[in-house]
Amino acid sequence: MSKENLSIVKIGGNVIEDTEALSQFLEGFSKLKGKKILVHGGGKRATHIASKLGITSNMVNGRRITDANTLDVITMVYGGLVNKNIVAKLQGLNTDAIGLTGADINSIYSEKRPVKEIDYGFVGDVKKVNYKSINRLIEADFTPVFCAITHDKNGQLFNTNADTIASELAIGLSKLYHVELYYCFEKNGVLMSVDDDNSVIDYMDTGTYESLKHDGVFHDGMLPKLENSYYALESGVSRVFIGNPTVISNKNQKFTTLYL
Ligand SMILES: Nc1ncnc2c1ncn2[C@@H]1O[C@H](COP(=O)(O)OP(=O)(O)O)[C@@H](O)[C@H]1O
Ligand SMILES: CC(=O)N[C@@H](CCC(=O)OP(=O)(O)O)C(=O)O
Repeated sequence: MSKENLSIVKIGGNVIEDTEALSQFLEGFSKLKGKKILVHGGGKRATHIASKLGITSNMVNGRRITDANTLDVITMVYGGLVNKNIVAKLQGLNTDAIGLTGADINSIYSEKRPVKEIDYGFVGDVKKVNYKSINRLIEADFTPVFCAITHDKNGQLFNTNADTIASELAIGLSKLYHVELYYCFEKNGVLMSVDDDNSVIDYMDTGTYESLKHDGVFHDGMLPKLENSYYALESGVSRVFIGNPTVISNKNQKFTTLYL
């Protein structure tokens, strides 16, 4: 029997900061047919609020060094401010959203990132996605909205990159569904030249990815996004798309499709 479709959509921090773009995105998301999950970041907002509180943000390889004070900030910002505003907006669009951290219904279990050259503090690497429990919400016609927080089932919350949350959810749920994973951010897709929004790479297989990576075409946050994407494709996710927030509702435009 063929599997039902499930769309998992991740929205990044730059879009969350742009009220107009966020509203447009949420409208498109609420109209998206079929079963779906939203994952949101919010790194920019966390950095802004941390700085107001006199807490300096320190990112290494695209990941936030998360000490105890920073963990408090990200819990308030991701799990509270950003998540609940998105859920409320979706409710206003008649989408029955339920906001979750990875601790809720024990949905995403993680372990502290091992200390090698760098100690990331309270940053968790995902070890298990409880896809059966998440599916109970989906089956009940709720739309889960995940923030970038996981837990160790021992009372400890962890900060986990939102792109990783999206790919791990996609991998877990691909056991039950035909999963399409969308990474939505402020650009039109993966670009040949990061300053030229018209230079979208339409299709990218693993070979092209490796050679462009070698040529230095990808920087900063794009590197973990692509690593997560190919890992998801290798682990059973059907398709990965990277594009601007309208990619979920309008396929007559530029965006990037990744494949193995
Ligand atoms: N080749 C590339 N194409 C598109 N964006 C790129 C590329 N290389 C680097 N980037 C950068 O990656 C960023 C996206 O990563 P990130 O900031 O983590 O996204 P998100 O908003 O989803 O969290 C873009 O804002 C862009 O500046
Ligand atoms: C460990 C780690 O780096 N976590 C990220 C989680 C938020 C995130 O990924 O937000 P964007 O998608 O908006 O970048 C952070 O705190 O910045």
